[in-house]
Amino acid sequence: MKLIEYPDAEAMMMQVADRLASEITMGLSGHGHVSLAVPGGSTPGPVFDILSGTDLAWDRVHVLLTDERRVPPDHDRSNERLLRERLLRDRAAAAQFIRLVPDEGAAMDTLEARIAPELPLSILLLGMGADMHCASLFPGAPQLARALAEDAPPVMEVDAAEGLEPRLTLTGPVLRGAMSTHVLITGDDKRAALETARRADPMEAPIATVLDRATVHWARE
Ligand SMILES: O=C1O[C@H](COP(=O)(O)O)[C@@H](O)[C@H](O)[C@H]1O
Repeated sequence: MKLIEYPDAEAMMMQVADRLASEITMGLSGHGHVSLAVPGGSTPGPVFDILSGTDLAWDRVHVLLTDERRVPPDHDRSNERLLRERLLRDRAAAAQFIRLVPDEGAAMDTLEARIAPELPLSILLLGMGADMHCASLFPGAPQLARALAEDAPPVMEVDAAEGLEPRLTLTGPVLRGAMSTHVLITGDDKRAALETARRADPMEAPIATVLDRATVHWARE
């Protein structure tokens, strides 16, 4: 794991956006398209704001979520809503968005087929909760062992922590297989959680499943 500490969150968001933009450009020089998986939640919005205005060959970038909450796409807690409002606009409106929910009435294998051409992910940006969950792989979820297993399907329906809505999430093999992995976190609580996760089993700290290959970006505020 590589840990980069920034003087403040604003500097971190700018430099992470810059790094992702460079990786997208590099990826596009060798391939027809780049697959970029990004988290939802409260942390990555400023990175999305910066990236959306960056001059890139967005029409060759395929964007997908690391996980989605089982709420309507216009719901306040929808990760897709966050993406549409903060990333898939301005210059990045030209990107192809790969939705992480099955079409109405369609089976999960249709979603797996949609995601398959995006694998391995070119670039993975993950968030992490203070409970050490990443994507929607939560400690204590009944589906966690299956979702972390080498033979897990690429996307699964899972339970989240108590009181939260069920989720759809990319699974362990997809996250571990990404060609470039970044984790974006802020605050002292998440920094302490990261230190715990470095020594923990992924069943207790799901983020641990990617840490050996990740660059973690942290700022206090
Ligand atoms: O529920 C989720 O949580 C994590 C972390 O979110 P944050 O609000 O603490 O930044 C996020 O990465 C994930 O995509 C989201 O669905």
